[in-house]
Amino acid sequence: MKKILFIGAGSMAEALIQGWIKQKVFTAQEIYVTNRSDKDRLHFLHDTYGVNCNFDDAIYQNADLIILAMKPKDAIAAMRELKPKITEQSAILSILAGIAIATIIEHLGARLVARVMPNTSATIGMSASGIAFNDKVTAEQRSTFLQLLEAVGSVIEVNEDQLHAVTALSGSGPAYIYYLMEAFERVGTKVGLPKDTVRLLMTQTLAGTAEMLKQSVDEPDVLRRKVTSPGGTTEAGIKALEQYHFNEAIEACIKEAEARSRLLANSK
Ligand SMILES: NC(=O)C1=CN([C@@H]2O[C@H](COP(=O)(O)OP(=O)(O)OC[C@H]3O[C@@H](n4cnc5c(N)ncnc54)[C@H](O)[C@@H]3O)[C@@H](O)[C@H]2O)C=CC1
Ligand SMILES: O=C(O)[C@@H]1CCC=N1
Repeated sequence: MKKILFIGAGSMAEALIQGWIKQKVFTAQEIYVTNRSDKDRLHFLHDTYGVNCNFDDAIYQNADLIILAMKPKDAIAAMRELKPKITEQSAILSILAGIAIATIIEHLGARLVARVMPNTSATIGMSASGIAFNDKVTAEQRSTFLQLLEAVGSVIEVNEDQLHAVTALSGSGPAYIYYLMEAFERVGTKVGLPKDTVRLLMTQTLAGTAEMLKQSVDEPDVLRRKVTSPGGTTEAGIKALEQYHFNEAIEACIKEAEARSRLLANSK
């Protein structure tokens, strides 16, 4: 029987809880969840998934894994509260954007820390996660952490500094794609299709395009040219994207997000 303790009960905690239960990595009885004060949220998680939200402090010492899942701005206060309850041997998995392993060790005294940047698609086993470890994590522990993340999608090991870029790309990435879908649906209805038809067409287009990129040996620009007939519709569409500075917008988006991750790291 394992004990997995979440500190923080928000969207990302819920995504991992759902993913791990669905993939049978942990049973609901093995998962313990706490947050700062929102008891309704804990009741919801208990009622929906069956996880433990009412437990005594012994769990903090006995937990096999403690997951830091609060907002970065709340991390220092949360770690101060947590420190007296855990041991130096506690294994910590942090999903916090921009909070360095060194900061976690400084405030928690824990030695064994993995930092992961998952995304909300962990809910359906489709997260794209980046992970970094501190040097106290053994090869065996690394492979356990990697298996946990592989159970809810794909995971790639990076050095800690690269986690800022991972956060800006795949951590925030689902939001960019949802934003894009909002725009497709808004405009799709303006050009004459019902919203649910646009949703069907464009979710399949996104899925098909992602699968083509995975399976094809061609680079994206080669695949793009295969869609773009001279004088055709795609060419007209891409020209409009260029006129509206699509590349600059994407560059600003990723750079701003990456810079924010660094800012969060430096403000601690
Ligand atoms: N939402 C996302 O797509 C992703 C979020 N993350 C990271 O996951 C973390 C959580 O994000 P969300 O789930 O979106 O946030 P959220 O705002 O939905 O949830 C945060 C939770 O932390 C709890 N909390 C705050 N202070 C606390 C304290 N002192 N002790 C215990 N619990 C405390 C809150 O009560 C709440 O349950 C953030 O650090 C974020 O950077 C990482 C990858 C993706
Ligand atoms: O917006 C955020 O700060 C978090 C990190 C990646 C996704 N959500």
